Amino acid sequence: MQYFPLFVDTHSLKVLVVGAGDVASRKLDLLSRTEASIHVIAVDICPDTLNYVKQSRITLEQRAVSDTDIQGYDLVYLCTADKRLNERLAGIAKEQGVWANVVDNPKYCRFITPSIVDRGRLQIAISTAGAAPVYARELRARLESWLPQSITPLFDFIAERRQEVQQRLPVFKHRRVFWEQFFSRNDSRFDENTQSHYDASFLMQKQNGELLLIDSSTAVDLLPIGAMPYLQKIEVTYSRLAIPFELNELLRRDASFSDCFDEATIAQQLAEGESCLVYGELDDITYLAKRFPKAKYLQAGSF
Ligand SMILES: C[C@@]1(CC(=O)O)c2cc3[nH]c(cc4nc(cc5[nH]c(cc(n2)[C@H]1CCC(=O)O)[C@@](C)(CC(=O)O)[C@@H]5CCC(=O)O)C(CC(=O)O)=C4CCC(=O)O)c(CCC(=O)O)c3CC(=O)O
Ligand SMILES: NC(=O)C1=CN([C@@H]2O[C@H](COP(=O)(O)OP(=O)(O)OC[C@H]3O[C@@H](n4cnc5c(N)ncnc54)[C@H](O)[C@@H]3O)[C@@H](O)[C@H]2O)C=CC1
Repeated sequence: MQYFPLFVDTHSLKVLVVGAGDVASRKLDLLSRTEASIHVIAVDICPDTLNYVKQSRITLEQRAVSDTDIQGYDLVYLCTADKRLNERLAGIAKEQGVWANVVDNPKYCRFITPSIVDRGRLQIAISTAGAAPVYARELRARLESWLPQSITPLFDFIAERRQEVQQRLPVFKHRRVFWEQFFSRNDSRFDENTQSHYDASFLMQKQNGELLLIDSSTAVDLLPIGAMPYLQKIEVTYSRLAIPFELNELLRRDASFSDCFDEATIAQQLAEGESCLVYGELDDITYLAKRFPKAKYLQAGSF
């Protein structure tokens, strides 16, 4: 990977564009959407560039460029059609530690311009490492038609709620499940259902952590049939007693087992969305049923 993609914060970024022909104007189309301050130096100015001047989005000096113009910028786009001039200015930029993009020669580019799908917060940058910009453009066209425009407000909606999700779901794993839920319901649309998909994803979350209780006086073969799917979801079994063979057969093979636990361990596991089973003496299980009122206490015939 010769070219590594990264996303630069354009806040207080200083950019110089040398040249104001068609190619410079294409770079300006993208740059003008950022927060960067942009200065252009060129002899001939194409109408698109003049529009940006009229909108006060860029500053412009209509003159020939000089070697001393390069200093003080973070990025420089060299967009003249004069190969030797571009090359010379690229050399100066390099000496001064300014990152240069040379539109007619990738060898002198410190960075290259990708083809960009712009959906606000969602940015997709495509590069062929200079091999085939036309392919990058065509791939962009495909993505443009595939991704709805409403992705832009969708990601604003999400960004506004990110903190709320962090507060309501302090456990990392829960947030991941929440967002998986949200995107599987909502997909990439933003419409009148988005808010309810968001709300519903919290409810799904709450169903995740579950506690089943079975006391040792219960005959496993008398457990109601409706209990079986719950037993199959168990991820951790806690017991200080040996688990009866019949009960063990009803549990998932990949469920883990521990004989070392306390109330806090169980509470923590539930908070992390795990499904747990505690098998124990009648007194202990009765106590846990009171302590965890949402637990399902499986007993013969009742469910
Ligand atoms: C290295 C790079 C440097 C840079 O510009 O940063 C570069 C270099 C060169 N481009 C050339 C030609 C063309 N470039 C385009 C189009 C785009 N070029 C862009 C980027 C890049 N071009 C960088 C690599 C990106 C990558 O990794 O793929 C895009 C993606 C972004 C943008 O410019 O905004 C934009 C599509 C935007 C979009 O629509 O999405 C077209 C098609 C058209 O104009 O429609 C043609 C004509 C067809 C052809 O020749 O291929 C030439 C030969 C010039 C000559 O022969 O005189 C050179 C110099 C060379 O290769 O030596
Ligand atoms: N990287 C890319 O995506 C592409 C690059 N190119 C290359 O880009 C280059 C520019 O193409 P166009 O914009 O069509 O050229 P153009 O001729 O329309 O524009 C060149 C600009 O540079 C300015 N300029 C020239 N000498 C100058 C000087 N000494 N001081 C200040 N300004 C000066 C001109 O006034 C003009 O504004 C060409 O060499 C072309 O091969 C072409 C297509 C795509």
